[in-house]
Amino acid sequence: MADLLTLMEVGGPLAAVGGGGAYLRAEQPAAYWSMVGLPLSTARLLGSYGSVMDACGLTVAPSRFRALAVRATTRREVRPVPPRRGIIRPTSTGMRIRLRLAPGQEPADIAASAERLRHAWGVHAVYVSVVKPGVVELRLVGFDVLRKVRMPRKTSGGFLKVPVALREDATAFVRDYRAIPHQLTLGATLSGKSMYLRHLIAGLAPQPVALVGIDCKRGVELAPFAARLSALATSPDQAAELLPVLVGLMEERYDLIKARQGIARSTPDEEITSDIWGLPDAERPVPVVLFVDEVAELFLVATKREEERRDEMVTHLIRLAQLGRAAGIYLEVCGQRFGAELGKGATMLRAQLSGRVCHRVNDEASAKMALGDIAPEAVGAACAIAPERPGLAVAGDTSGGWSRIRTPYLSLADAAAVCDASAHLVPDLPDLAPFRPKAPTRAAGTPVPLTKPRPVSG
Ligand SMILES: Nc1ncnc2c1ncn2[C@@H]1O[C@H](COP(=O)(O)OP(=O)(O)OP(=O)(O)O)[C@@H](O)[C@H]1O
Repeated sequence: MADLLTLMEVGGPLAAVGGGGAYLRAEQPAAYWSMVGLPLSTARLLGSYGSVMDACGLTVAPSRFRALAVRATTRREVRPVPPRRGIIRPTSTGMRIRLRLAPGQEPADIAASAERLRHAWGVHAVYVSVVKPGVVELRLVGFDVLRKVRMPRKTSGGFLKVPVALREDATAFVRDYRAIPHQLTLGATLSGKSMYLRHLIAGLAPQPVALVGIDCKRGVELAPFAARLSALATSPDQAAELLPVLVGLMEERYDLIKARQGIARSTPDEEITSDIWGLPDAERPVPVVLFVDEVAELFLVATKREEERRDEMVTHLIRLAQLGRAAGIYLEVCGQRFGAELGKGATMLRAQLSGRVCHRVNDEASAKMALGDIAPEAVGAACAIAPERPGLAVAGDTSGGWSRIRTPYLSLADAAAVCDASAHLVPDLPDLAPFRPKAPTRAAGTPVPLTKPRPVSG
């Protein structure tokens, strides 16, 4: 409990601390929650609030003044007091209610009783988050929202922020590049990695951002988005040519920052603390998001010459991951596994990718590669993902928090159409021009030819 609190941030979800784990989440579906169930549960909550709080050990002894006042004005026995309740706010998935903690209580006390509250009120899940000191919000979710994903109408998207999936507490999971610059997405084949990438690309395409792809599966994943890509490498050889150009771009940006901030050119890049966001709008270079699909392909070697090329590529990737953020270069790396067995530099690169999303994996070792070093409790949750739910994943970050997420379904044709429609937004980056892919010529309404088998989803 003490650990829980030392890590807790005011305003942040408590789930991010407890890891959406035993403290907070309750998983078994409460099937009877329905359109009728909502008012029923609201009435149940209102009618039983005091007694449920008492039964869950969430009441405290009344203040002396209150006890005296009750004795003086009524004949009632002096009862323990529950946290003061705010108004119930219905949501499309259940309801929200704020509680002012009683003296002596802490948010973790409420979080520890989430499972008991869920059963007492007959809901699918109860989540607790801290609003401000002394105030927590209970989010009651009536059904399994990850079964059929519908994103909330209001999401906190924006520049370099893509609401990419739904969390199990019915809030949007937002990929925020400025908060978490680099991310690793792991998953077995057909687990939903490409769907995740598809959402990111479709979300970033209408924004003033350069999108660059390395897809060593001969481009089958990223080629449909060619119209919006500034550069695309579809083989390790092409990637070996593209990566130094990106590193060069990053270095140019560092020079620009140094020139603007009056920092000596000899200052090592590693010591520069400012970034492109400190530059005036007119001078700020466009951010670049690099998507690497099937990263293991970059590491595989058969000959000595390939080994040298691999080492160079990995070094470039590590440099981009270490220094790219300040230059507005972000990495989105995908793969099936990403462990030390891939070779020199793999674990060093992985350590730089602080955002982690783990889809269904074939073994515990793969889940550990994704989450073991940042949120060890989440490894079990990732191993429990069923194959009939593609797109379901566990997202963690270096704060130790994690949550279950699932992307909504987005067809390849729809995502490609978004890219086609925003092709005019491809920024002018002369360094990347030689790598610009030819946009596929599609007549309006023509479906994208690349389709993948789609398993029956739960
Ligand atoms: N969130 C989702 N909802 C419904 N279906 C999904 C979802 N995510 C993925 N799928 C379906 O599951 C199948 C596999 O998804 P996807 O291609 O994204 O997996 P993958 O991990 O990239 O596989 P591979 O590594 O073999 O390319 C696809 O047919 C896709 O339509």
